[in-house]
Amino acid sequence: MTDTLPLAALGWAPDFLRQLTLDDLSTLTPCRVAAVHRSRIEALAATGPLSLLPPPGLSTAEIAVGDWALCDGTRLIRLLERRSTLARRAAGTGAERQLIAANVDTLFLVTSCNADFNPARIERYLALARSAEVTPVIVLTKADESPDPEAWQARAEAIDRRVAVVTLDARAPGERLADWARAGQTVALLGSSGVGKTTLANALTGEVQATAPIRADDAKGRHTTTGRHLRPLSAGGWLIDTPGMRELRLSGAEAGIAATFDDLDALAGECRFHDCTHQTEPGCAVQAAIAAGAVDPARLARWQKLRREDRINSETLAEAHARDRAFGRLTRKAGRDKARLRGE
Ligand SMILES: Nc1nc2c(ncn2[C@@H]2O[C@H](COP(=O)(O)OP(=O)(O)OP(=O)(O)O)[C@@H](O)[C@H]2O)c(=O)[nH]1
Ligand SMILES: [Zn+2]
Repeated sequence: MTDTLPLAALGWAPDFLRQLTLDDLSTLTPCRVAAVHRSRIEALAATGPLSLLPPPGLSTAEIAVGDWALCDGTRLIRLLERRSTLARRAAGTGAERQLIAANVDTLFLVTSCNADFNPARIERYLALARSAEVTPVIVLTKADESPDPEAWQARAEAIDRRVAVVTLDARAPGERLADWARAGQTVALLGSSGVGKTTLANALTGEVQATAPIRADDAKGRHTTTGRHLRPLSAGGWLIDTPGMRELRLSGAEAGIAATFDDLDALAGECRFHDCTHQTEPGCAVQAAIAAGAVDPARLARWQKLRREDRINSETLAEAHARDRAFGRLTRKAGRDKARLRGE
């Protein structure tokens, strides 16, 4: 294929190629979703930007920025299986989840060398990234404003020795994040308000993303052909910049939490009771480790809080689902009643 290079630069990987049949290859074109609108999808193909119709029978709510798909030039035909999915519970809609981004390789967990730094929050982000199957990297901004950025770096490293920590001035990241931002790589930013996500995104893309009021102006068509949410990085990769990243909550993240607290998870496996709550039970391996000074009790508390949060969010999700089904039955019945009244 002559377009192998540009596709690879878009993030195309063997995982996606493997999903194609020979027939697909001869008739359809791989493309990457750059923006999702109600009835139209912006995508990037080896040949350039495309504006596509959604596939028959698939709501655009099922399509995420970053998705790989096959298209026939005018219509998106089929989505390819994702390597990673960032989603959130859609509040109040009853819908199971709202897609935020697909096929993100690295999630920059952004916090600052100041009071925003909070181990519980970072652990939540780590669990979230892992449950989404995205590699986490902790980015500490505002190093230039801190008298001792190394101390913040050390605190972040102590949270999880397996995770890379980069301390920087978000306005001038230089090459510090380049390893994760190269051609073929896709990144996204997660962090609370004011930590420097916009600043960092602008520095990494070399473009100034207008702030909200000006973005509304963009909707009139100034940037209609370039995907608004899949932004090219100066280092060759892509940044997925979608609304909703700030409010990501844990739900269905049990595996991600277990991976982030794998030390406690392993200890819990040695407790005498398999449903041990690690409070006052006899034979509790976690409490024994705390007594021996090997485990910080605050970390146990954070682990339990996250598990509770995840459980509650996941439960509510199931409840919302049940309510939806009940509502579906009601509306179908109302439809039948109306039809009967009309004598149909
Ligand atoms: N000195 C310094 N200022 C920074 C740094 N990062 C961000 N800022 C400043 O902090 C303020 C907030 O940065 P933003 O990039 O808007 O933060 P954000 O995370 O995008 O915030 P939201 O859009 O509310 O989510 C701005 O005034 C930035 O210029 C940094 O590393 N050093
Ligand atoms: Zn226990």
